Amino acid sequence: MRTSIVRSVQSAIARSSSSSSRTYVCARAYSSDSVPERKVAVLGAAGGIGQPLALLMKLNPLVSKLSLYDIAGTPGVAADVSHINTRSEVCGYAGEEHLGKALEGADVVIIPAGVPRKPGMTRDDLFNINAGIVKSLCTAIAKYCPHALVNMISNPVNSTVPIAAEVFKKAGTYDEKRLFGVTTLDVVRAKTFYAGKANVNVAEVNVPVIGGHAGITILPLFSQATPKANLSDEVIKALTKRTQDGGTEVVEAKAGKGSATLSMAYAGAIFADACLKGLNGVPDVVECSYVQSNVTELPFFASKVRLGKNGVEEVLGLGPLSDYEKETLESLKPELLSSIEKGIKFANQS
Ligand SMILES: NC(=O)c1ccc[n+]([C@@H]2O[C@H](COP(=O)([O-])OP(=O)(O)OC[C@H]3O[C@@H](n4cnc5c(N)ncnc54)[C@H](O)[C@@H]3O)[C@@H](O)[C@H]2O)c1
Ligand SMILES: O=C(O)C[C@H](O)C(=O)O
Repeated sequence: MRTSIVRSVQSAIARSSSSSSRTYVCARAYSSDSVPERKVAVLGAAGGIGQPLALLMKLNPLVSKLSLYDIAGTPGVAADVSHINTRSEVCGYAGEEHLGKALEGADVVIIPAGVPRKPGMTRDDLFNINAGIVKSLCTAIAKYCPHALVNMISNPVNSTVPIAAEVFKKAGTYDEKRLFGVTTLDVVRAKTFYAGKANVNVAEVNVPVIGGHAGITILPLFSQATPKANLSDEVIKALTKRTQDGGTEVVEAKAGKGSATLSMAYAGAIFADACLKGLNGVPDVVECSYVQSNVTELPFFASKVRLGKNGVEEVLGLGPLSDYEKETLESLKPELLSSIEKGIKFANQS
């Protein structure tokens, strides 16, 4: 992903002298026969995450059609990114009446639609607004692109993924292999924080993050981190806490102006790229994601997942855990279960 973005930017700069201005909502750049056609839709594309995510997906050579949907503001975002001379055709759709067109034929749908936290709030405090948004967007997905891979970013992810599953079940379109809670930002953070303490090259670091995506439900497995480093128990605990509180760190620093957007767009682009690679048959594509799972007794759980032509090819096990990780895993289960149940209840009562 990183290499392909750099290549896209380099080739875009090399070709920049021939750009022309366009004012229409859909703009075609150029086609490529070497990789399959793939449509990616971003719902909430005019928002803090949506805009940089639109940029990063426009730089992805695996995307042939980029569909940007929001309740308002998307024609401008679409016109803007459409001038970037990369492969994809870009279309901007504003307003619910255009949602069907935005979704039709999508292979991957990324959902960063919904309100972000302010200081003092938990992700669960977003439930009342975002649950309804996710429910209506998933109802449309079931109708217009029931086979798409859905990348859920909207919080609280621990509940919005079960909501999406229930909506798809009711519509008769649920396929557990195609629904993903995006927890990549937790992995991105764990890698960055670990590299800083272990004094290793961050580009080489791998750290699985399991559980869910809120506070104590986020469990980075530093005992499995590579390259190996001899970190003390205190340092591991501090790294775990910082990863769990990474979102809050950004919310507080932004002081009322929202939550992580740029790092989330990066993480979302990494995960969508992995989904596209899996769909295209690239072997051994593995990312952590919050999916339907039987790795623990909880019905949804984040762990390493192998991606393939149908979405989830295999939910991988947790591997050996340290005593600290075993204890932390047990203590996160009640909160995660209650968030899952809250989502399921919401989807079935309203
Ligand atoms: N999974 C993660 O790791 C992670 C990380 C960061 C943020 N988030 C979550 O992502 C969500 C979006 O964050 P943001 O900073 O981009 O917020 P934002 O307010 O900047 O943008 C949200 C966008 O969603 C749009 N929207 C609202 N209702 C919609 C609907 N029904 N259909 C389509 N679009 C709609 C808004 O118009 C807005 O443009 C929040 O819930 C936030 O908590 C998740
Ligand atoms: O913390 C938040 O509210 C946003 C997001 O879930 C994050 O982890 O940054």
